[in-house]
Amino acid sequence: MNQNLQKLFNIAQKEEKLGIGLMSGTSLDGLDIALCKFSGSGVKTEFKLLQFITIPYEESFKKEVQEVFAKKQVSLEKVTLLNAYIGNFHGELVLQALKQWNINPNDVDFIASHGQTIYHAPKHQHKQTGYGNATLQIGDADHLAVKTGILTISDFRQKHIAAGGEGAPLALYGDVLLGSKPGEERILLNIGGIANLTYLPADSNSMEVLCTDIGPGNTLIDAACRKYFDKPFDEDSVIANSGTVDETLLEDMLHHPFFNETLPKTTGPELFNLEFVADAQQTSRTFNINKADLLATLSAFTGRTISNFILTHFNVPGLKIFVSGGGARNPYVINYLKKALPNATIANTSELGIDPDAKEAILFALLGNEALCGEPIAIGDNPAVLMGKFSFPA
Ligand SMILES: Nc1ncnc2c1ncn2[C@@H]1O[C@H](COP(=O)(O)OP(=O)(O)OP(=O)(O)O)[C@@H](O)[C@H]1O
Ligand SMILES: CC(=O)N[C@H]1[C@@H]2OC[C@@H](O2)[C@@H](O)[C@@H]1O[C@H](C)C(=O)O
Repeated sequence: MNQNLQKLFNIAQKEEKLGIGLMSGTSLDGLDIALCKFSGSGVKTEFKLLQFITIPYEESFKKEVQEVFAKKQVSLEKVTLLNAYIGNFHGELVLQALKQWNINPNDVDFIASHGQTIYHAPKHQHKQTGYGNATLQIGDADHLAVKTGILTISDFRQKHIAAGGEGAPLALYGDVLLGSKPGEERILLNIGGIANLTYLPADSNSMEVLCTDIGPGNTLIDAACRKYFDKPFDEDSVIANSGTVDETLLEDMLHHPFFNETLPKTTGPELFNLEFVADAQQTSRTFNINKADLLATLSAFTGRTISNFILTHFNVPGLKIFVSGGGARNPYVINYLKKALPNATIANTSELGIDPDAKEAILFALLGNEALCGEPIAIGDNPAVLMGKFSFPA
């Protein structure tokens, strides 16, 4: 037998596996690296987060990626170069983290790498006749595998699309396995660049589970901060709290047809970007509002779209909301949610034993474990598939 397949077979059969999950999100803040220990799979998964780190990206790297990020037209040469570069670079960052944790790469069974999304194109967004849902993550996994010497699983979103989904949110599969509790109405809310949630009903009826993107999380706040304040984000909401919400602009943004799309649905900065804001300012004639008011309005927009969504779909007694992602540290948004959803309890996912910053990287480690030894899981109408492609070091 091909030695790679033999090795894969051996890893898949191990009772305990050491896996690394990698996530580089739409905020482009850095690479999240989660080292996890797994045994079992599916509903019998037992997992422990052993180490977690976010290695921040240098500004120069962010600028390179931004050149090809969420734009309709970019240099194809740049995309090609970055695909190889990011694979290799993420491999270097993994080695750096392992060294810091005193872990020998030979002891790690697999890496599960999300890659860097550079374009997300669900049908409802691109609307091109003859084309379906599509998404593109770069950071070639063969480069990661060769650099680290570790079996690497990647490109998780394609199978989801091939089986009828939009390629996201994949959080569904992790949230159901790690976050459900019979008898409790739960929402796991992730506020990253884009906000998404998974509703986990008290009766564990999988037909009622819903996982969908909601709209912008931090993406508009970050973009406005970069453009008008030369800062990567509005730390502790200092700017938003110094401004006043412009209700006219807010109402205009809330009328975007995305908010009426059928569920589940996904989106990205391809739609929610500063052009979207400029268009809304044009139609609502609010072009001249000051920049702190703009930040307050964009922060309220995130709060309002999330709270409206929850009130419309899950106005159930005893609802517990567990927040993760960088937005969990945005006081403006969190306070907005607390005021708008007085009947729900809002905590962060650390109360479930899940580090809010590590949650998405853990998700990919978990999907990697499933790819190795799981069975497709049927949750409602969502694609029941095992996701990920295998890359061998040699
Ligand atoms: N102290 C803070 N105050 C306000 N905002 C914060 C704070 N800390 C983090 N954030 C927000 O969190 C963002 C990073 O979030 P996160 O790491 O979840 O993004 P991501 O992984 O790229 O997202 P996605 O889930 O869309 O892929 C920052 O860009 C910022 O907007
Ligand atoms: C295409 C893509 O990269 N989508 C991300 C993004 O970040 C948040 C939201 O938009 C979510 O749909 C998704 O990531 C998470 C990990 C998911 O698939 O669940």
